[in-house]
Amino acid sequence: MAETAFLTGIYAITDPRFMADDTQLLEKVESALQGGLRLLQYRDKTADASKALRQARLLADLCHSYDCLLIINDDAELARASLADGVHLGQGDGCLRHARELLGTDALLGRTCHSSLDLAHQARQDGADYLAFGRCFVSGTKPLAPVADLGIFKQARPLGLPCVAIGGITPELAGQVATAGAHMIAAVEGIFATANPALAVRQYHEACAPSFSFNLNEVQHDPLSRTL
Ligand SMILES: Cc1ncc(COP(=O)(O)OP(=O)(O)O)c(N)n1
Ligand SMILES: Cc1nc(C(=O)O)sc1CCOP(=O)(O)O
Ligand SMILES: [Mg+2]
Repeated sequence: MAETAFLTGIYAITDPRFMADDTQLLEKVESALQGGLRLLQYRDKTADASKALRQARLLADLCHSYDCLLIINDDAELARASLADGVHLGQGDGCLRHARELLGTDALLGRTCHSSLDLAHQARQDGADYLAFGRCFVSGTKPLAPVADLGIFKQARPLGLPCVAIGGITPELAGQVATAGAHMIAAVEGIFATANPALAVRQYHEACAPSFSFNLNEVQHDPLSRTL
């Protein structure tokens, strides 16, 4: 299913503030897909169960028609029910091992590690496929998230897992984050608060592509080799 051999690139995250209904959600996401997006997270902290299941299933169909992986935020059961490719779990969102049991060996499991190498080691031990560090900058989406220094990406290299950077990363700031060693750049506002998500995704790619190629050499664990 995946085009790339490694988990790398731009990681867009949905937000109901910028897509008020199913039509807008699909339009905005499809634009990002047309810009080359290959990793999307469905994140809606306000959705009830029926809206979340409906929208996650719509996104799974759309993403898979573009060879894009879909990750569900917070909820492994929803990931399974919607035929998504994996789940992102924060420190308070439950156990990675349970998610693995539920979703199987091919699922992609992501873990928030804030700026902690201890959390990162634990996440790897518990079976995470990627580690997320943030917030890197001021974030309108999650202003109170703990701050992470960009130095964390070099420090996390010996773990050999793909690392995601998140929090306030605009296309203008993305280059320095990729240079610092992140394998993926996650963004909400930088992509979906814009009128043209396709253009935004291209701008992120342009800013990051050279560093992404370089950073890939450091990754020892290749979660996508299971699905290639
Ligand atoms: C790629 C990525 N990284 C971090 C997060 C944050 O997860 P969490 O700490 O569980 O916070 P919420 O997103 O649930 O508010 C994420 N969702 N995605
Ligand atoms: C969901 C989330 N988690 C963060 C963390 O640091 O763990 S920052 C964040 C918000 C990301 O949105 P934006 O790109 O608009 O800042
Ligand atoms: Mg969470």
